[in-house]
Amino acid sequence: MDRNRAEEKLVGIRDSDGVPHLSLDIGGTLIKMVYFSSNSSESTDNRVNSSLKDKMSTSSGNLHYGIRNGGLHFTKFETSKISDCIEFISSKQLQHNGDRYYAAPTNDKNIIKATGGGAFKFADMFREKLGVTLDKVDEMDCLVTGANFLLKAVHHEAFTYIDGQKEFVQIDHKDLYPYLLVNIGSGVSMIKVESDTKFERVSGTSVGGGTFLGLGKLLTNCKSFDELLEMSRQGNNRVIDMLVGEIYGGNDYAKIGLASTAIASSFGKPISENKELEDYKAEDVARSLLRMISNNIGQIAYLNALHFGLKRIIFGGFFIRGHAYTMDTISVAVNFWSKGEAKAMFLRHEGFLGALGAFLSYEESGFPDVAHQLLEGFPQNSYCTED
Ligand SMILES: Nc1ncnc2c1ncn2[C@@H]1O[C@H](COP(=O)(O)OP(=O)(O)OP(=O)(O)O)[C@@H](O)[C@H]1O
Ligand SMILES: CC(C)(CO)[C@@H](O)C(=O)NCCC(=O)O
Repeated sequence: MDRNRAEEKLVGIRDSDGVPHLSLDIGGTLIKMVYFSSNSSESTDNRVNSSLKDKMSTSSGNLHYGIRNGGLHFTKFETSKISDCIEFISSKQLQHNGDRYYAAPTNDKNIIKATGGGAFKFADMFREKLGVTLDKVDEMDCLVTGANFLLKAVHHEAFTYIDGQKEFVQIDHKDLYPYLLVNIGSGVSMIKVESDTKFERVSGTSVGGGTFLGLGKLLTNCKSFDELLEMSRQGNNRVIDMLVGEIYGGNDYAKIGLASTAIASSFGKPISENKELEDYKAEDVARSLLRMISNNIGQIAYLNALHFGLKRIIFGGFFIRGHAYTMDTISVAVNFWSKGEAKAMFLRHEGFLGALGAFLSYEESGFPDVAHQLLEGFPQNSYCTED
């Protein structure tokens, strides 16, 4: 929307605590939602939503911050269950974003900022079912805006994960750029971020979170991401992967820097074992799969960082899910390939970069002070509950 037009419409603001309610990032696997709720809407919602709450992606990763006037929520749904998401928005009346702001009774009223491929794919569905227009915001713009906002404004957002230890890193604003943002969603995007406004998607790979979940479902018959992740936690990848020592008679290949315990070939062991899939434990298969994909992403990320001279690699996307083994594998891969030169960092709001970026883009449409209002809802000013 043209800025002047938006400003004209701001004449219609009715109160001062108004904030846009909702933004969406509709990805290939998950819909991420950031929304504000007021105390009054919370009390009505509690009645409406007990069954809907069950339909929200009930796995962990949803965050709710309580603030004085209500709350800031980070919620996700499976994209394949988009009708649950629409029902949820409707039950909370979140679609009336514009009502408090726009004087003119035009079609522009009910506009929701949305990013991700689903902002295109499901635009008609949102219009038909909720009477709203999805105002499409570019996915890469949103990822970068969301990451920059979190890294600059939110205390204890970024952390390293080394040898099982999580260590928060407060990055100096003046020293934030450049960095490589690696967003691991269904697929993986790698973005060189050089300033608040300058960035370029320099690489990507189709071997990402969707590959983990898709192959995992086929190989282990798991029913959900959480189940697959839990299996991987219990498994042992050495049962499936071929190790250097197994090729080198128990020895390291020290000359090229490979320990006997290093993986020589992911999923290489079944080649010589004359066994069926059923003969392997699903947990071990899940572990090898997670390790293969995390390692591969860590390596490609490092190679890009090297190519562009970037020391800092920041990982986002819902594939990570704060899972210790995933972060450990990625950290080890980056550390191993860079010989300790580059560092992998992770984000507490890993999966919500795009949705946050879309939320912040309300400011460009004339909503005042969105970043400030959003910050009010973040941890330093609030209490947090996690599903
Ligand atoms: N509850 C869950 N259900 C399904 N996948 C999950 C869940 N939690 C984490 N994941 C993992 O996160 C991935 C999706 O991450 P994310 O939401 O960041 O990407 P997306 O936006 O759906 O994909 P893309 O950006 O490629 O369109 C899945 O492919 C899966 O590996
Ligand atoms: C297509 C997107 C950007 C959709 O989010 C993502 O899934 C992705 O970056 N996939 C990897 C595509 C590639 O670079 O090979």
